[in-house]
Amino acid sequence: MEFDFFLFLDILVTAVVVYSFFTFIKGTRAIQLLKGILVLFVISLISKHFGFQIFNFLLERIQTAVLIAIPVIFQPELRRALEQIGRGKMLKELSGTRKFKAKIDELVKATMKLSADKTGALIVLKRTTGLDEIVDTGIELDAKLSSELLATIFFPKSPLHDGAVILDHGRIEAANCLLPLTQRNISDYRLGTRHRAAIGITEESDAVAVIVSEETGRISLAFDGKMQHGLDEFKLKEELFDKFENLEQS
Ligand SMILES: Nc1ncnc2c1ncn2[C@@H]1O[C@H](COP(=O)(O)OP(=O)(O)OP(=O)(O)O)[C@@H](O)[C@H]1O
Repeated sequence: MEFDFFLFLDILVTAVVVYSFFTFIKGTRAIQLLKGILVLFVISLISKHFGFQIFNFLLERIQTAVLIAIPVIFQPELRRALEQIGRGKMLKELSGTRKFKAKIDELVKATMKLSADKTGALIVLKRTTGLDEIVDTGIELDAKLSSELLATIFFPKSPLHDGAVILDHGRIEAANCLLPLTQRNISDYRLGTRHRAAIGITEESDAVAVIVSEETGRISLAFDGKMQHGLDEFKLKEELFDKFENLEQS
């Protein structure tokens, strides 16, 4: 079979446009609408299959009404999208998403390594609440996030391994930081100060804390004063995406 360059280009362009479209509408109101349209479409297929004439008539009228309503309801979003296409911002958003994914991958890679080696670690990821007071308790680094650097910091013989590392949007702001311990009565008596400090900081801020237990290598994640234990690579990535995706792209 002959290689059709234009067909290849056609598929590539379509894939990029569809991907950009979904990246753009992810986390917006439009995604709910898209789900609604999909449900309507499936119902309409079923209805046509069984030949429900009156119901089909009703569905067709609803579809027409939805088509007219979309530009009215989503006028602000459509305007924003067109403006962004004009400024080439959609492409920028795409590269922003790629960078953000790379940062999460780097952190997860480091966490998995620390967990396999049973190296205790406490990593705080800043969201919107400022953590300057916490950073002041430690050693300021302001370094690019890399799994190797994180592993070096938490290496037991490293002078920086005690305390928490603070991450600020892909930069290692500081290490050796002291966090506030939770004042709550934690029912699980096995949770020591590392885990209590992680709960403490997430009670006082909207940060996320990732903990690797020195004793068991177990990975935990604290957010909003609550803790999830025993996360694997997939779950950890999923949770971090969930907590940062919209923040990073706004
Ligand atoms: N307030 C704090 N802020 C930051 N880090 C802390 C704080 N308190 C303790 N840590 C860290 O936790 C370590 C002690 O962990 P500890 O064994 O008490 O906790 P743990 O929750 O049982 O964790 P692990 O399962 O790793 O043993 C300390 O060496 C220090 O690095």
